[in-house]
Formats: sequence, structure tokens, C-alpha cells
Amino acid sequence: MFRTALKRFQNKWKSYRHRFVPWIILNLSKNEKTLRQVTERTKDKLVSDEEVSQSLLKLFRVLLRSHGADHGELRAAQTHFLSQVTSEEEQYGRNPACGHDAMLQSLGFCIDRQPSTLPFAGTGVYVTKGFVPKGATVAMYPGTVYQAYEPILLQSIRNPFVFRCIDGVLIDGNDKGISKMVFKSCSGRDRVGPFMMSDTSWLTATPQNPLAVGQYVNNCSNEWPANVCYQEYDVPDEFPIELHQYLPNVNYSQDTRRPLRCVVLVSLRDITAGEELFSNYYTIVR
Ligand SMILES: C[S@@+](CC[C@H](N)C(=O)[O-])C[C@H]1O[C@@H](n2cnc3c(N)ncnc32)[C@H](O)[C@@H]1O
Repeated sequence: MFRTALKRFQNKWKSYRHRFVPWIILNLSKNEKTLRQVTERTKDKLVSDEEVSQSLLKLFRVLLRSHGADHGELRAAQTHFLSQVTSEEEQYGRNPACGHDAMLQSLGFCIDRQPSTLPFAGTGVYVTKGFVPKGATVAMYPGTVYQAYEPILLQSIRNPFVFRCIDGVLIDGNDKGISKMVFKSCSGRDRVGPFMMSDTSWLTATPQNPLAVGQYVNNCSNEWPANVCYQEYDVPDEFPIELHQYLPNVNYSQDTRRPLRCVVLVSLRDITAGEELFSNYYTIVR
């Protein structure tokens, strides 16, 4: 009897692919209605990697333009790259005042952190301006990337920000304490000449890449169904080196021999200004 119950629990546990571990232990049985189900691992993607790349490149190019004016040492390296921008980007103007302007101009919406609509849910993420069409890249999940075999025990204690990817890769999106120290240290280590390979400003109240607040998106409920979902995105080799400085992820280990793992949040439907973003912390792969 006990063995059967244990076996059933083990099978159920194994099928949960995205999980914030402490949260799921407490809430596994509470809102089964909101579970997201996919039939195969490869079918978990709502939009293609190419579409995600295009959205990120569009935003990052506008950010580079605005920040280029502030970073003299990078200007020479960027000049070549900037000469390649398309006429579409020209219309965004030479110097957007901040990341939010860049986001509105390039993607057509802004997101920001504010107190959640849900009682006792702390901070959430809202669309504050513009309009998000279905299938848009709405946010990024920042943090240190641990391969499935790498140790994360100390950093994961009482940490609700550890996100588990479909393949067991973990992303620690906590912007405080030891998690913050680890991210900064790994980011400083990976610098290539004048180029930063990742962005540490998501650890502050004002991230340069305004998409990098996805770790604050709350779980959906029966009253508030999910309007975004998580999607793994491996940064392709051809991603311009000048634009890595806006990626809010870094590998824990310098020896990782695979593309940098990022996770983006993609809209499941059209979302209008004033709406809070809700994801589904659980995905079942059948
Ligand atoms: C990844 S964090 C999300 C950011 C969090 N709201 C904060 O302010 O730090 C996950 C934590 O948010 C809270 N949370 C997320 N969704 C919730 C919900 N639907 N109801 C209540 N609390 C929620 C839980 O405390 C959970 O452990």
C-alpha cells in the first residue's frame, strides 16, 4: 500500500519539468487545473529560437545605441557593428533615454516590477505600456546557469528562485546573498577583452536589459490563468559578441562545453497594459 503510493508520487514528481522546488513541494496538489501539458520535450516551444533571437537582437541593438554614448572604451568596437543596423532601427532614434524607452520602441511594450495583484505573493511583473501580441518574447529569466551535474546545494537553501529547465539545467535567479555574489564573480571571470559576456545590472533595481525581470513573474491560479510560459533558449554561436553584454545569464562553470542557456517567457495570448504576467510553475511532459 505504502509502496504503491510512493511509486505513484515518484512517477508524478518525475513528470514535472519546470519547477521552483520549495514552492512545488507546498503547492503540488493546490491548483492542478492550471497545469501546462506538452506531449514531447521538443514541443514545449511556443515560438522558434529564430523568433526569440530576432526579438532579443532588435532590443539589444537599440540598447547598444543608447549605451554606446556612455561607454567610450567600447565605441570603436561597436562602430563597425552599428554601421550594420537596418533602416527599421534608424527610426527608433539615436539615443533612447533608458531601457524602457528602448523596449517600447523596439518591441512595442514595457514591463516592470510592481506589487502583485495576488495577496501574499510579493512582487510581480506587469505590462506597463503598449501591447504584447501572442507569441512575443516578454521577459527573460536571469541568473547563474548550473548544469544538471553541478553542485548548487548552498545557493539553493531557502531560495525560491531556482528554476529547473526541461533537461535538468538549473538557473538561480536570486538577486540577493550568495546567489548574487556567485553571479557577479562568474560574470567578471568571463569578460573577453573590452566585452562583457553578461549583464550584472539585473541584480539592481534598474536592469539595463529591461526584459531581465522574469524571475519575479508569479504562478497562475484558477482566477488568474497563465498568460506567459517559459521556453529554453540556447544562445547561438552567431549571436554578436557586442550584444552578449545584455544577456542576464552566465555559466557557473567556465568549462561548460555547450551554448549558454537562457530562458525566456513567451506570451500565450495578447496582453494589454495594466495586466500582470502569470506563468505556470509546472509543466508536465507526457
Ligand atoms: C520565483 S519567486 C516569484 C517572485 C516573488 N513574488 C517575490 O516577490 O520574490 C516565487 C515565489 O513567489 C511567491 N508566489 C508565486 N506565485 C504565487 C501565487 N500564485 N500565490 C502566492 N505566492 C506566490 C511564492 O512565495 C514563491 O515561492
